[in-house]
Amino acid sequence: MSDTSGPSEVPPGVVSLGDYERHAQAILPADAWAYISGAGADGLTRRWNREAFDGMRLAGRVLADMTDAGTDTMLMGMPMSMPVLVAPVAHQKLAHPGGEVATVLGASAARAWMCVSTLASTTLEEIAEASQTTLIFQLYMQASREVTLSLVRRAEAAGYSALMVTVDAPVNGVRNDEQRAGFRLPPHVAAVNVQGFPTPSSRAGPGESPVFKGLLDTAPTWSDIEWLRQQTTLPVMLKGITSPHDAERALSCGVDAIAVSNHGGRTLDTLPSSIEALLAVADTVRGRVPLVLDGGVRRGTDVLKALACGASAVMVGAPVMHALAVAGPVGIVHMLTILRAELEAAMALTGCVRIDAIDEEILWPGKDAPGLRS
Ligand SMILES: Cc1cc2nc3c(=O)[nH]c(=O)nc-3n(C[C@H](O)[C@H](O)[C@H](O)COP(=O)(O)O)c2cc1C
Ligand SMILES: CCCCCCC(=O)C(=O)O
Repeated sequence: MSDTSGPSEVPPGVVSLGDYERHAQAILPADAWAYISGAGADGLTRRWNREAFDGMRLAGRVLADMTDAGTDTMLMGMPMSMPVLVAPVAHQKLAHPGGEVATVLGASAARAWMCVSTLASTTLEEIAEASQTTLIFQLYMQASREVTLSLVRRAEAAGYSALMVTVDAPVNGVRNDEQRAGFRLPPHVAAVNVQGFPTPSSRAGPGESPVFKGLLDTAPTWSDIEWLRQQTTLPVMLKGITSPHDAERALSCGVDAIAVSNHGGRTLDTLPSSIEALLAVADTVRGRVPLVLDGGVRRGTDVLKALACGASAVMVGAPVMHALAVAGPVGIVHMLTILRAELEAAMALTGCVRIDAIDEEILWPGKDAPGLRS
């Protein structure tokens, strides 16, 4: 059951993802806001994510025959009603007492897939029970393979359709916003799926690096990805790839999809924008596996631009927390419905009848658009 005690109505005037963000900032405690909105260090990558989308122009096309138009598509062999997924987002009870169950109810009503974080504040089984949509389990690999495998087996048993292994955060980003706000998880929010699991700790002596002496001791490496691929028949997607070299390596491990992601600018600041990284990775991957993009997607036109640059689908992260904070499950379904409606309008106005008809021809003047560093 979803906790129904939090906000559950869309306030008047909320008609875009930006509106949700502004309302969420006004109602959330300052320290929770610092965690949810906090970028790495100076927030440059997060800003570039938006600037890159904003700098790309679309080539409008008129009078196209839109008979049988639709946003339905496929990802990893599975049908989806639109190419927009709920990204894995930790600690959702920070935003709303219903947490991940509220999100999955909203995602199900909007017919959108949802990725469930290893660091969810609800058990992965409870989320699956409330779900009527396709679920992907986001895996942070744990200190031992045995413990990692226990999470994989739970996800399989609960009916998750794929694994998404996040590989870009073996250590936390430099989260200055969180540090300034003194953010700590409140007692009612816990990462219940990994409670009691061993975590890496520093064994650094005076003047030694805690990162290199302890915190990275059990961090996953490519051999762990090769190992994981052998352990499950579920499709495996790697999340957090921005380098074409890493994309090639991921392919050699047999992954089924790649999420091109800079973690919304929350890990290594000054990584390239998500769309720049996508262009580089797509050039290397050349369609051998589907690419999913996240980082800065806030409009249907952003979805269209990402698809034109080689993505098969996109994910939204922070907007999930914004919508959840403002209106719980109703906010989630509304936020996803806004994106769907905006995507439909953008497809209609660029003459794209189906998702697979979206290509770089809809970009003006081609994909070397202003806003993308060459
Ligand atoms: C509050 C918050 C928590 C997040 N937690 C996770 C997580 O547990 N696992 C993960 O792989 N990514 C996590 N992310 C990153 C998102 O999955 C996604 O990569 C990012 O938010 C996309 O950028 P956007 O927020 O601009 O849409 C988190 C993002 C936010 C905002
Ligand atoms: C050591 C990495 C912790 C990441 C915590 C959750 C997450 O991905 C995020 O906040 O972003």
